[in-house]
Amino acid sequence: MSLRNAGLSFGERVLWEGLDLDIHPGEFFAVLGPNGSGKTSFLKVLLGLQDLGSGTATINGGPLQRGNRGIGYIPQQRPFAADTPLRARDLVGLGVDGHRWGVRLRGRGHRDTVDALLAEVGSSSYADAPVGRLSGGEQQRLRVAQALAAEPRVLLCDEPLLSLDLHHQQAVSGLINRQCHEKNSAVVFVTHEINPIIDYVDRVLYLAGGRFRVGAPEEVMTSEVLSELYGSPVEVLHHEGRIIVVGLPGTAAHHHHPAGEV
Ligand SMILES: Nc1ncnc2c1ncn2[C@@H]1O[C@H](COP(=O)(O)OP(=O)(O)OP(=O)(O)O)[C@@H](O)[C@H]1O
Repeated sequence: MSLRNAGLSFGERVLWEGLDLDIHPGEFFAVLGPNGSGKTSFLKVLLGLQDLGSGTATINGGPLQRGNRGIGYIPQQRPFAADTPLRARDLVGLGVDGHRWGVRLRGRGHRDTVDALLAEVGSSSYADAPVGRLSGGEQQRLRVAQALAAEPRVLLCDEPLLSLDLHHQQAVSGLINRQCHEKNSAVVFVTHEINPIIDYVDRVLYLAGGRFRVGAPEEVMTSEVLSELYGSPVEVLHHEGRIIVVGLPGTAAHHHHPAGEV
């Protein structure tokens, strides 16, 4: 995926401008930033759901289009309605064969694939439960399994670890990492918290206050870079492989810097 001189604004509000970026197969690309900095909007551009204000976005040299089967998406969590007429295994099954039209041949192979995916995300025990009755974290694990089912070449994840306990955060981030580094998919992973994925991330896009910075985590997650992005002193501490950011302003929405890369 490539962005060239990409910009996105809503009214007076500049989310980013002048973004040049190539995201490659097998790359784990994290998108960080405070509420409202434009992380979800960035994913929507890659999904073909949001037009850029300026510049271009392409995939394999062609335009980004909605409904591209090569792109998997784990949306920001929204609970299913209590009466959703799907069982857990049906939801995952849609990821396996949802793209095929006509008569669906759902034999043993289909069931085995779904069972394996359910096991990978720790959902076997509620495979036959109606999705609307499951907890937020249980539903989220099913969305992850559904997205992985299609073995997407590009996997876009919008805070997929939200509402998961530590054990399932590790399991799910490990699965997404495998899709990336073993199966050579490009992963774009929106998150507020880099630590659960710190061992996997190749590059970071940090958005804040209309500015951005792209680079390896050790280049971007520094006191100097974050202080410059936020326009106020921010301290980045390293402790036992974790990154602790101290002094973040409540929200970047109040900052009005000229847009662009710092
Ligand atoms: N279609 C739209 N029209 C107008 N404003 C929009 C539109 N989509 C997003 N915005 C605004 O753009 C800003 C960025 O939104 P976005 O959802 O991309 O932020 P985010 O970084 O994902 O935030 P969060 O961390 O809270 O999920 C917000 O202020 C939002 O209100």
